[in-house]
Amino acid sequence: MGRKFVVGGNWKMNGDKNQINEIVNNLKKGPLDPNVDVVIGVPAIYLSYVKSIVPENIGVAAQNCWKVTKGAFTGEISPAMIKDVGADWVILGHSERRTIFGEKDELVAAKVAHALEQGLKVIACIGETLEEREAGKTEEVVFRQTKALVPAIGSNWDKVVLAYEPVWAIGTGKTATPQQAQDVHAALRNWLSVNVSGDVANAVRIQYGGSVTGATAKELAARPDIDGFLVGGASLKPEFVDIVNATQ
Ligand SMILES: O=C(CO)COP(=O)(O)O
Repeated sequence: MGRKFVVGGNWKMNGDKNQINEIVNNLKKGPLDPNVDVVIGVPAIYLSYVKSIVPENIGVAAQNCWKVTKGAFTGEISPAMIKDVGADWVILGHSERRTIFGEKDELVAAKVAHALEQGLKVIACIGETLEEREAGKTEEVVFRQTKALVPAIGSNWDKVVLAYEPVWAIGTGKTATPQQAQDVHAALRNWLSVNVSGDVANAVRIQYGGSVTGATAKELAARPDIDGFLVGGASLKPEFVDIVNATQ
């Protein structure tokens, strides 16, 4: 069976109630391809609000969480809380968390393990910087980041979507070419077949993220190992519908 296409919208720290109403109304109008899983990653403070207005067929994700259930961690939210307000997903290891907030592979892995244990589904992000790409280290970096996740994911690969987001393509308008993205996705799948299992390698969905737009989505989506997108800027705009529908 083929992998179901999965498109995430990562709103990052954007949106207020007015804009959220507009975005959700646009998603309701769609029409969205029913053969695609759609997940929107919203600021934590709006998780409940979004859950209250969004149709059931659209998944809702937090953009981060902490690695334990509760306690003295001022400013943090737990997977238990995310579930409690009705959201089912969390985005973890985003490059902005890694670079701006200093999250290392080990912390990302601990968060992934706890989120899965608590019953959330996880979009786990990996990707190299421009410096790393230019030094020929793309595969080394994404394999290292993925390796750290393997013990954290254990037997829960069916609850995980990998998002390959080259840092140089995020928010820069510089989308990876379909071939650049396909090459990394295929290399990741091969790494998974050797280091996890053939079944996991075949089944896991790998999203591409980094300046995806309505104009670039179709060509990327046509590549065999690109199973969806994680979209930043364009997920706030009407063209997000075109990105969801890129395989039509
Ligand atoms: O970081 C991203 C999604 O998580 C990509 O952001 P942009 O689509 O704005 O480049």
